[in-house]
Formats: sequence, structure tokens, C-alpha cells
Amino acid sequence: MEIFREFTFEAAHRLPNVPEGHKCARLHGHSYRVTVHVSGDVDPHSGWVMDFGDLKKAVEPIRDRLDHHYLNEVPGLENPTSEVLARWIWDRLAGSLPLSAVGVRETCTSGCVYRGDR
Ligand SMILES: Nc1nc2c(c(=O)[nH]1)N=C([C@H](O)[C@H](O)COP(=O)(O)OP(=O)(O)OP(=O)(O)O)CN2
Ligand SMILES: [Zn+2]
Repeated sequence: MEIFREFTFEAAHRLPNVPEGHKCARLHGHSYRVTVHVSGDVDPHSGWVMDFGDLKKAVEPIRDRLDHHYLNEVPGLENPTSEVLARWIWDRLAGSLPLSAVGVRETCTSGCVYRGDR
């Protein structure tokens, strides 16, 4: 079974490695939507994989490091594409959660899903 928790944050970024003239080289911002997925067995007594509240507590420190920040200044996010951000979040949660996926949406229509390096 897989469960997930979504969190949102507002942040500014620019993409330093895009081709000359690309709009994303300019400073701009997004209302990011991130989904953190964990998987495991459903405990027969509790009826859940884990408490959504505990999942929220685990992701809050990550959100605090991103919300209303200029992502390019966050160590590890010097080139803050969705893909880099998804892996950055994964790397910070994988030690404490049975992660199965991290999804990052920059806009309503664009984003990525990272399931770890297989
Ligand atoms: N593979 C990726 N491509 C792009 C990323 C990314 O992280 N990974 N990021 C960007 C920019 O951050 C851009 O702000 C978002 O791109 P896009 O979806 O093109 O943005 P728009 O909302 O402006 O889309 P339109 O449909 O063209 O209006 C770019 N690419
Ligand atoms: Zn962008």
C-alpha cells in the first residue's frame, strides 16, 4: 500500500544552465506542490501504513528550508530544476521514511516524479 502527503511552498528561482535567451534564466517564482509517498503494509490494528500526521511532521523541516526562499541559495539547489529538487527532498527524507516517490509540480501542468535511483 502506498500513502502520500502533499505540501506546498512558495519560492523563487532561476535556472543557470538553460540556453541563452531561455525565459527560465530570469528570476521568477512558483507555488510548488510536493507529494511525498511512502509504502508499506497496512497494520491490521491501526488500519494504516503510518499516521498522516507523522508524515506531515517528517516533511515540515524540509518545507521550512524551502518556503519563501531563493532556491538557488539553498546548498544542493544551485540549479533548482524540478528534477534536482525532487532528488534533494528524497535524499533528506529517505533515512527516516519508507519513501516510494517524491513528486514536484512547478505549475499546474509541469512537474516530475522521482522514485529513487534503481
Ligand atoms: N524538465 C524541466 N523543464 C523545465 C523546468 C524543470 O524544472 N524541469 N523548469 C522550467 C521553469 O522553471 C519554468 O518556470 C516552468 O516551465 P513551464 O512549464 O514551461 O512554465 P510555463 O508555466 O511558463 O509554461 P507555458 O505553458 O509555456 O506557459 C522550464 N522547464
Ligand atoms: Zn521556474
